[in-house]
Amino acid sequence: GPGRAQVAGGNLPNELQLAVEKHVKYIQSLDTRKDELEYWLTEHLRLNGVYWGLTALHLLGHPDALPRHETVEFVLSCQHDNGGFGPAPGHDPHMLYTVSAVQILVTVDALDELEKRGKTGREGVGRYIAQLQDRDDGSFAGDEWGETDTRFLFGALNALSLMRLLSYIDVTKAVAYVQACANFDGGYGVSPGAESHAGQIFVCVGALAIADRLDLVDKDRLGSWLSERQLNNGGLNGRPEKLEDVCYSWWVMSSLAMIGKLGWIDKDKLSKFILQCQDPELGGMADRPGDAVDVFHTVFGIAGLSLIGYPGLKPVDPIYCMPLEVVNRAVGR
Ligand SMILES: CN(C(=O)[C@H](Cc1cnc[nH]1)NC(=O)OCc1ccccc1)[C@@H](Cc1ccccc1)C(=O)N[C@@H](Cc1ccc(O)cc1)C(=O)NO
Ligand SMILES: [Zn+2]
Repeated sequence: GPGRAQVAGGNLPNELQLAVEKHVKYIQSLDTRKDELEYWLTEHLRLNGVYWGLTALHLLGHPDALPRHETVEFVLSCQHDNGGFGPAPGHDPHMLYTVSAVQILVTVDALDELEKRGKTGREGVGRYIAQLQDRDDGSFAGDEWGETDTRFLFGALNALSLMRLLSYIDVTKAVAYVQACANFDGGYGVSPGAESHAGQIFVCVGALAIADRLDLVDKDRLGSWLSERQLNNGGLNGRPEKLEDVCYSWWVMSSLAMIGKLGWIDKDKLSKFILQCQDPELGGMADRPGDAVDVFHTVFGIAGLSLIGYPGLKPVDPIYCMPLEVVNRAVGR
C-alpha cells in the first residue's frame, strides 16, 4: 500500500525506508566539515573516504553529487612520482590508497587524465603495484616496509584488473598464496594458519574470483560458515560469538554472492537490520542501530542493500564493491 517500501519478498513500514536524499546530503557534507576534529583525525583514510562516498552516491543513483573536477584534482594530489598514492597530499604511498585512487578514477572515467596532466600514467601505477609482490610466495606487501596481508593481494588484483594490467604480476603464485590461507572450515585467514574472518574471506574469495579460480573454493562448507554469521536480529557478524555490524553485511554477503549462495541468508531480516542502522534525520549509517554514523558503514550498508535487490538502488559488483556498469566497462565484460 502507499508509504510502504517493497523489499524482496515483503512489505516494510515506511519508517524503515532507505532515506536516499538524506544519505546524499550526508555524503556531500563530509568534505565541508573541516571545523570538526574528526575530519583531521581521519586524514589518514581520506582517499578511502572519497572512494566510499563516491561509490555510495553512484549506488544511490546520484553519480554527479560530488564535483568531478575537484574529486579528480584531489586524487591526483595524492600521487607520488613512483606511481603510488597516499591517503592525502604529503602522506607516503601505500597499496590501499593506490587501489582507492584507481577505483575512483575508473568510476569517474578519468584514468587517462593521469598522463594528460603529466602525472605517472596507468602503466606506471601498474608497475608500482606489481613491485609490491613477493615473487617467491606470491604475497603482496602494503608498502616498502614489507608488512604482508591478503587485503593487499586482493587490492592488487582489484586495481590491476580494472586497468587490464593483470599480466604485470604472477597471478598463479598469488592464487597459491590465497590457497595457503584456506582453513578447514572453508574460510580464509589473514595468513596461513590464521583463523577465518569474514573480511579476510571477502578478500581471498574476491582474489580467486578475479583470477577466475573460484573452482578452488569449498562452496558448501564456506557457504554454511558464512550463513551462520546471521544473528536473530537479522544482522551479520564477522566471526562466531561477535556482535552484528552493518559492514559485515557486505563482507559476508558479497562472499556469498561470489560463490552463488546468497539465498543462504534471510534477506528481509538483513535489510530491516541495515535500515535500522541509518540516521533518518541526518543521513548516514552506523555499524549498528544507535551508534554514530560514518561514511564507511554508509557505503557498505547501501552496497549490502543493493546486493539484496533493494528497490531503486543501482546494481553493485560483489567483487569490486563498485557500480556493476562501471566494472563491466572497465574489465571489458
Ligand atoms: C581500517 N578499517 C578497519 O579496520 C575496519 C574497522 C571496523 C569497521 N567495523 C568493524 N571494524 N575493519 C574492516 O574493514 O574489516 C573488514 C576487513 C578486514 C580485513 C580484510 C578485509 C576487510 C576500515 C576503516 C575503518 C576504521 C575504523 C572504523 C571504521 C572504518 C577500512 O579501511 N577497511 C578496509 C578493508 C579493506 C582493505 C583492503 C581491501 O582490499 C579491502 C578491504 C576497506 O574497507 N577499504 O576500502
Ligand atoms: Zn563495521
